[in-house]
Amino acid sequence: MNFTKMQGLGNDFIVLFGEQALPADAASFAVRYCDRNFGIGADGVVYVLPSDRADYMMRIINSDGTEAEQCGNAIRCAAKYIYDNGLIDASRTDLVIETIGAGPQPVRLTVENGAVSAVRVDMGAPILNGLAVPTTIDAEPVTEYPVEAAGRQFRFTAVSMGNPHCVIFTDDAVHTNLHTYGPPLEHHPLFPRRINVEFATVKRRDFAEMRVWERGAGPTLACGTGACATLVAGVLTGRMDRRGIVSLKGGDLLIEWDEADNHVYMTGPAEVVFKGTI
Ligand SMILES: N[C@@H](CCC[C@H](N)C(=O)O)C(=O)O
Repeated sequence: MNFTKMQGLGNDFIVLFGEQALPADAASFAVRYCDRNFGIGADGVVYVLPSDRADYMMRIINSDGTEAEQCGNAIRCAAKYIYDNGLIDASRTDLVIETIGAGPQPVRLTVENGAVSAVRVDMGAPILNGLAVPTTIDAEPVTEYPVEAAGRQFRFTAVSMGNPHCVIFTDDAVHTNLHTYGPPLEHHPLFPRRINVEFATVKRRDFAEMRVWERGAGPTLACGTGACATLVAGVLTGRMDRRGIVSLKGGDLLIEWDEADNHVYMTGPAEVVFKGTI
């Protein structure tokens, strides 16, 4: 089976194409091959599959074997994979990729000298209803809600971008001990389907630093949906403007929350790391 190892800001994936590549036990496959010592090494496995509602469908299995509804960095990688492998006409720079959690999502490629240099994704409207995120909180939106983890009190804003996020604003996000606070928050009873956890520090109204503990993958270098959730939470809590950079350990994403259509737009890179056969 041929695979392509790809990354978006260091959030890395094993990308596989076609229904024949989807194993009966996709969970075990992800656990085995995402392992960084005994496998290929990745934060998740991405399947690019046929769709009857879009050009292609993308499914993402986290490195712990659980399936996520959506993945911002993976959808950019899937778009580049589709373009690079001639799976759409070479003249096209607009395509639509379906995800389980957010439905069909329009994607625009920037192509320079025949190579994809940036990918802009319409990530859809954020879900702000607490029960729909899901959390156990019957409110909309859920902002600055208290939660305790590892003996420390935090306040979070809940946002779903198809997958669930809790965004915590702190003074020093880049030095947060993710291994201490990430697991108890990911598994907190407030979050019935577990949750992705973002710690963010707003430096300016158009710039925030963010570090992430991902549901099913632990600390990753970047999270596209988490960056979208961070900007949305920044706007909801009066900290940020609707257009800004979310700076992650692996690099920067431009995030825009359009007032007119209520959609969140994410722009960033996608790269091939290497190709192989297993
Ligand atoms: N890294 C991703 C999100 C991947 C899925 C996530 N771990 C979840 O379980 O929801 C991104 O770039 O959005």
